[in-house]
Amino acid sequence: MSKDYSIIWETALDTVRQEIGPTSFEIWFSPVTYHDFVDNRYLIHVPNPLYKEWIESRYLHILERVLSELHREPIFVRLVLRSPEAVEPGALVLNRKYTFDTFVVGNSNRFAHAACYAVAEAPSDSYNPLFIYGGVGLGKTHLMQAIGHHILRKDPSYKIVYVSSEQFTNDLIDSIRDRKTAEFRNKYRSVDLLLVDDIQFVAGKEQTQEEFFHTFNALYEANKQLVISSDRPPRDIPTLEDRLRSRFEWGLITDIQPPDFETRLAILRKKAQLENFNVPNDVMSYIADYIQSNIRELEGALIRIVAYANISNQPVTLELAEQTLKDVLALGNTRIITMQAIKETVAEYFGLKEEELISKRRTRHLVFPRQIAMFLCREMTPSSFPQIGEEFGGRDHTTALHAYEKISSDIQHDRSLLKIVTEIAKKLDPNYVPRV
Ligand SMILES: Nc1ncnc2c1ncn2[C@@H]1O[C@H](COP(=O)(O)OP(=O)(O)OP(=O)(O)O)[C@@H](O)[C@H]1O
Repeated sequence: MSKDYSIIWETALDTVRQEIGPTSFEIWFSPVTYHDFVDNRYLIHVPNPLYKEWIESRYLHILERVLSELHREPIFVRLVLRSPEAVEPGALVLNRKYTFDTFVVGNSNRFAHAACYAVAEAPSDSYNPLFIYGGVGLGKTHLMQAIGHHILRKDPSYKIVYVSSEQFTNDLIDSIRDRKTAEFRNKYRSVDLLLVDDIQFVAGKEQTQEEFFHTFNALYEANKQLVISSDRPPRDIPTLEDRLRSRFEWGLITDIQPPDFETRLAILRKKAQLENFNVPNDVMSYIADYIQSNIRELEGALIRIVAYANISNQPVTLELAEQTLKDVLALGNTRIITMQAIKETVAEYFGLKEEELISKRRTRHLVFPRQIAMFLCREMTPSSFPQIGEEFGGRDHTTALHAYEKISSDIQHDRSLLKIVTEIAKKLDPNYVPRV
């Protein structure tokens, strides 16, 4: 059996995503594609020199380490510019796999699926805006993009923009820097359908919220469709302006819950069928039982098992699956959590810069994430309050103590706070269980 290096590449990306966090990963790795494997070297296509430079300077060593671990021998990565004609600047990039056909409907996502399908059948005529929320890796992006595919199949001239709120912010900042705000507005306000992913990252970004407010109004008044996703409902997004919050609540809000066992199994079967994987039923059941709350991880586990089988020229068996997933868990357990990792994770979660988190500024949108970060430092590392205070811009230990006491006490009765803290902690340690 010849090795399928593209699968191994995807497996490695799965680990890289966990290491560098979803936001950076989406920005830097979504346009990157596997090209070839020659002499222990992966040839990888990147869209332009910026990606090449950035990935080489920051992520190459991680990629090579992860791939070498998977192959169990030294592996190298070469980034190659994709030929210019393949790049369409500003083109709509939808993942071709994210269609309604490939989406498995179960109890956990039935309503969200129906709402998205209704919007895709009759945009601007059913629910506007449509707001989808749910935990990490549960299919929000998949459903949003399925709407785009469905509409484009019927009407290829339909103007659609799909953007993460992070990209929207970056676009806005670039347009201000290059004095091209008119072009920015034209791009976002002249579409028929705007899909905005992960809107929670606009929390605390005043100018982005302001701009998005006007974009929203312009589209809504022109009867254009908006679909927005988030990891939580509008009322739980901290520092979201009320006028945006209320607009998000004008249309339909629908959630996606973690899938039950049957749905997890059906998703694995679908994935195996789409990718032509030959995986026995007992292995599928084992994975579905083992990974319960994140479909990306569920798929990642399946790919990893197939990749291991592929690399070692073995058939996919229950024994091999157990061994592979045990290795993954063991790797996760040995990761040491540092205050630095906590600061980075909290900053990313709230869409802040790390410097803002440790700055002297005391505005609410900074104080709240800062207190959570200090709380987690105490909970998840052996650091003392004086050390935590020092780490957060040389603050006094009483500030760290106060932050810890405040979050510990609020979390007892504030469920949305508990959810936020748990979500962040789980990014650092998937096995984290809150002590309440
Ligand atoms: N019901 C489903 N049927 C088939 N595949 C699914 C389903 N739900 C999710 N997936 C797959 O799981 C993976 C993660 O989904 P997706 O990226 O849409 O999650 P998300 O909710 O947007 O995550 P995030 O919060 O990280 O943005 C994708 O590969 C997607 O195709």
